Amino acid sequence: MTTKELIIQIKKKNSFLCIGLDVDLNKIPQHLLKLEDPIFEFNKAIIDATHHLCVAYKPNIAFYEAYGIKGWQALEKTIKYINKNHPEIFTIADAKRGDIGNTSTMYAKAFFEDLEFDSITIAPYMGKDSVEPFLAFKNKHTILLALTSNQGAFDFQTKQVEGKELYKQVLETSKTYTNSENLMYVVGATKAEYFTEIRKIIPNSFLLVPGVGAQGGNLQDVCKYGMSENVGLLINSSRGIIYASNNTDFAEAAAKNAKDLQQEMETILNK
Ligand SMILES: O=C(O)c1cc(=O)[nH]c(=O)n1[C@@H]1O[C@H](COP(=O)(O)O)[C@@H](O)[C@H]1O
Repeated sequence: MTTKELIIQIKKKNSFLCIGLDVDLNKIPQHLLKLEDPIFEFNKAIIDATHHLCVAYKPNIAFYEAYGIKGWQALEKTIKYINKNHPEIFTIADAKRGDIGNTSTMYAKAFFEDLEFDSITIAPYMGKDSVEPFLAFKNKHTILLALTSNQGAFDFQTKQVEGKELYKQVLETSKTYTNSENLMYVVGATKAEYFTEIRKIIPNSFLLVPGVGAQGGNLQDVCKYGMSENVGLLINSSRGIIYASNNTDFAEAAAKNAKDLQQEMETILNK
């Protein structure tokens, strides 16, 4: 999917919501555990109930890898289900990969070609030759970790390197990479006060913003400081939406929480 197509969807749906499909078998409704593929059935119900309210889905790969081959099969079924039934939805493989060049190429093939995700999250720590193999794929997006939502972000990301915080070095250096137009960045919703500075370096790039809901980030603050001319934000909520209820009404409850966020977004967009 192109960035232009993503922007069209945001305007059409009045939403820049990304729903995180972080499926934990200990948290999903117990009646699903009797089914052959509880992870996929849970995702399918959530997708059926929420696809009109969001523009992106983000399965975090750890939640699938944790269940071995069955988890990977559920991931494959989930992405195929989205691509077949809702091809207008932007998909993010939250895999946080990145390695020496030839290994990165294989990661890129796994997520862009085999699974057909639109994008993948990547750690920038190994630098240019670990990121560029992902950028080489046309109409696919590489979402680089810039300033993450967790407390550990302060261990390295905000430390000064040659007179500048490391996350700013990541933003600036990555702009020089070949095919850098395929870059997006992760900035945590819990770091709203940093968005003004970030927008000075990357005024138009899309930002994936996790951390609203369960981690306490504030949607209004993120939008106030982080929104660009073309919106430029994908706000993710995982647990705050998909675990709204662990009863038989779980999909409706998820849709209600997704709608609350979507309506807040609609108000902001129409201001
Ligand atoms: O790359 C991410 O999506 C990510 C980056 C970050 O800085 N913080 C962060 O929470 N995430 C992911 O975003 C999701 C947040 O989930 P909730 O806190 O349940 O909404 C999880 O899948 C995290 O792994």
